[in-house]
Amino acid sequence: MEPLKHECGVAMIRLLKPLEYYQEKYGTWMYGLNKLYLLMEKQHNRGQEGAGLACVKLEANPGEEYMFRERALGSGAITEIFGTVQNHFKDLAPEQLHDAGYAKKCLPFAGEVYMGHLRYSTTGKSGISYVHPFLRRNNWRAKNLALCGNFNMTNVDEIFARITADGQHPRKYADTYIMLEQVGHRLDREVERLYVECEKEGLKGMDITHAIEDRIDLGNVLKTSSKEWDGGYVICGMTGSGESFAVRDPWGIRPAFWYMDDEIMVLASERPVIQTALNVPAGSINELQSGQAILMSKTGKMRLAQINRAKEKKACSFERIYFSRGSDVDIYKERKLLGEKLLNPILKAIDYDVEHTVFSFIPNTAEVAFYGLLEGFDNYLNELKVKKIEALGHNPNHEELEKILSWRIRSEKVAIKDIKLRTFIAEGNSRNDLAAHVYDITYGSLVPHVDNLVIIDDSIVRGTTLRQSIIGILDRLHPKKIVIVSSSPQVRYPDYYGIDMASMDQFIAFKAAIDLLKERDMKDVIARAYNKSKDQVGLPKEQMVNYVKEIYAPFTNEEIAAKMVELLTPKGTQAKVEIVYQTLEGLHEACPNHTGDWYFSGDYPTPGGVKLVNQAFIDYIEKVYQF
Ligand SMILES: O=P(O)(O)OC[C@H]1O[C@H](OP(=O)(O)OP(=O)(O)O)[C@H](O)[C@@H]1O
Repeated sequence: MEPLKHECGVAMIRLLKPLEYYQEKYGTWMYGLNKLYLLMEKQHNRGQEGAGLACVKLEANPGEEYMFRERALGSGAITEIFGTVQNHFKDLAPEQLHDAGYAKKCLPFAGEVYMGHLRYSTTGKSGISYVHPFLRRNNWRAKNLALCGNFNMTNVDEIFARITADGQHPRKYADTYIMLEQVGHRLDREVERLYVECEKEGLKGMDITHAIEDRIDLGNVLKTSSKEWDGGYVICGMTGSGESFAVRDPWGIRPAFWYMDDEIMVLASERPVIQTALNVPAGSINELQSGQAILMSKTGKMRLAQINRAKEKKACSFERIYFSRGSDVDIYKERKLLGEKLLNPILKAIDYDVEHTVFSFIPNTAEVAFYGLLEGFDNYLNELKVKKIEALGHNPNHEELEKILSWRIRSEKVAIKDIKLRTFIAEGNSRNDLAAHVYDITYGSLVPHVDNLVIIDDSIVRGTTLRQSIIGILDRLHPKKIVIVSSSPQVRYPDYYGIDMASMDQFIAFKAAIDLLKERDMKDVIARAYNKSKDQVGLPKEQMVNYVKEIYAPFTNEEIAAKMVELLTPKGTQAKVEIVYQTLEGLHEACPNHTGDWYFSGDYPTPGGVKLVNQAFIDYIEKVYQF
């Protein structure tokens, strides 16, 4: 199966008052739609290759549409879907447009329940049919389901095998479809169970429909459908009768935050997005907890339910380092601290010659870590200044003081990113080309052949950014030495929980370790790791071990980093190049509440991750390495 990649963002809205209320208070019944637009635009960082939205209108009469959806592909997808929705309203007379009653009765997308999704599809070939939300339609209103999610399941094969053994026939072999079918199947059963119950009570016709909708318990539906899911997920859904939900994985891998007052319930992947869109403080926003669901009934009653028992929390630290916007109050502090913690290894790399060193960052995400790094160096310099003053042995005169105090850390805007897009997750070949042309430099920002250049990035994954662009272009400034600093540790293992980093053999750290093993006549380490991996195929995934760790085990971080420099430095580069990395301990100290670090440590939070890395390593050996 072509695995689908979901580096995504979600947004949900439940309006708790009639549309007239918003028309009167905010001048538009499109209040919910507009807020959804804001929530999605502000999470643009999470997905630029597709977007979709869905809406449910409460209390529609039979024969009237009540579930609407719009989807589009491409970096302009958000504008496109909202443009298409607005097109429905463009020919209306002003009095119709401002008539909430008319909108509710006659206009599409004039509803109370909304959800939106942003997607990074890694290959254009997956097409519009893979853009969320997904719909499952039915003649029974309560059986209609719209689903979208920020997720990746590691055990689709097992689930597929199980549900087909039960007699189901999914239309596609893809995790999104399977989840839609699983939740949909349980929803059908829930509705059918209630139907029997209502019939027994003597209800008939539409009374049955209404009674079912009043009693439906999505908590039940989620409990039964999600119990075998192994992966990272925040799945959002809504039914044709107006119930809605969002459920988070038991390890708390993927993030979700929610806010509610008497007008609105909002859920999004990132907290500051809600803060800005609704102008509410961080303290009023709640995190959806591990294994928890927020459930909104048809009448707008909210309930939190523990769907799956919370496991050891392994919230994704890469969200903090790179994926989320840095405007969250906690993420901002964490990124700064990541930068600050790199003071000592950087000092070592520049041989303590702060005076002849220019500091900068690779835009955009690394900017915040750069501020932290500068703070660290400012503090370091202050200590030196105090020592210098004390060493004078007398009360310093004005000139002496001025000379000492004028010593500053030299920070410059050296690298410029010409294109706003995040290249990180762009598809293979186009990414190489994009990375090659996306950066530029500021000429004259350092003294040629005299100054060192320290430049921080948030992560080095494949090394494309460095090899294709950064190192070569920085060398044109003729720095004495280029010190690349990574605010995160070495990325050594694939993700599998919703962030598509790359396949194993694309990781520059992995390539470096393999090269070192070959060079040092240690190929037996590779053979042993392969044999052990191969031997455990077929074992229950809970018993599997990540033997890829053995590939890295013989080497220090520094040895691997030095090999990476060799692999990434273009021929003809004149400056000496060094890469300095964050340690795992440094990461944990900076992001203490987000301990999920499998891409750095190889410690996968779920058995499914271990099974997948095992297979990825076997595939690498058999298809790429070939003994
Ligand atoms: O080693 P690589 O495989 O090249 O990947 C790592 C690079 O990708 C990201 O940049 P991106 O352009 O995605 O985003 P940004 O502008 O948000 O930093 C990240 O900040 C690194 O620069």
